[in-house]
Amino acid sequence: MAEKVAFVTGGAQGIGEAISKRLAKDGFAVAVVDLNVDKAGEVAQAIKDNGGEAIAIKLDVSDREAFSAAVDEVAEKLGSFDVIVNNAGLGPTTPIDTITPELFDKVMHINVAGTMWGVQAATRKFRELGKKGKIINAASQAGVVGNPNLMLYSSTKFAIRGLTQVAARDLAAEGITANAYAPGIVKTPMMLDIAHQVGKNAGKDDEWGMSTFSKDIALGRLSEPEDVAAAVAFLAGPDSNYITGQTIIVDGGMQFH
Ligand SMILES: NC(=O)C1=CN([C@@H]2O[C@H](COP(=O)(O)OP(=O)(O)OC[C@H]3O[C@@H](n4cnc5c(N)ncnc54)[C@H](O)[C@@H]3O)[C@@H](O)[C@H]2O)C=CC1
Ligand SMILES: CC(=O)C(C)=O
Repeated sequence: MAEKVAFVTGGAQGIGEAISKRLAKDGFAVAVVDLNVDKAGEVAQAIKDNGGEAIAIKLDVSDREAFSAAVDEVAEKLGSFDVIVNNAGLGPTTPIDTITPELFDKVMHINVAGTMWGVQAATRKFRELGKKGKIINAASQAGVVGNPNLMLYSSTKFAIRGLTQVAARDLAAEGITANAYAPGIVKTPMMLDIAHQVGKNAGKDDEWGMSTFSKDIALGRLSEPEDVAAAVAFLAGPDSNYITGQTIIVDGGMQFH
């Protein structure tokens, strides 16, 4: 059995898939956790085919009780619990007048509550096992600077940076760290959908929609999911032991702080 276990939500595709595969390569046994358990199973199988250890778990991160049970199941099946990556999220395109109470509740529940339940469940498990665990949450460049057309999404990502800072303060005395990663514009199904919606709303095509986000990337290219996974691997590993409460921006130089 691998010595360390990582629990990655939204692990079935996009950034979460790249994180799952990277952490497995770095020696973690990985729980690939997603609503879409079939796709999560394919990612887990690909990890195993490469000599790694992985299981797939079905979870809706907005369900607090189910989240807690999933953490117990993973610790039981993989024999430890060391790192949680709260990566799952929704990214709806929402010009101001399109936000309804129902959409607000849905996105807040998945992005913000789904991250908070992950922090709670992981903290409980770290305490039970006496672990100096690592909590790693998905923010976004859109959670550092408000992005046009993304009022609801940006709000959830600002909230995630805030709750990460509080977790870092609350858990530091126990040696548990909490950090966030803020990807820029990453080639995943979420970002392709946002580019499509923004283009469509402006009467333009997907490429135009993407260009509204990508024009300020200093490094001159969109991000691959693996660029983000590399930063998460650093946060999951021992080289980041003295870092807590931070948001690491992985955006190819869209913003400078
Ligand atoms: N793609 C991008 O450019 C950026 C993405 N991010 C963030 O990175 C994270 C991953 O994004 P992508 O890979 O692009 O997204 P994606 O939409 O391609 O994949 C998200 C995954 O999360 C799963 N998921 C959605 N709701 C869930 C729920 N309630 N419970 C469990 N799993 C659920 C989906 O099934 C899917 O497998 C998200 O938090 C996103 O907000 C942040 C900045 C930029
Ligand atoms: C989807 C996202 O997080 C963006 C555009 O930053």
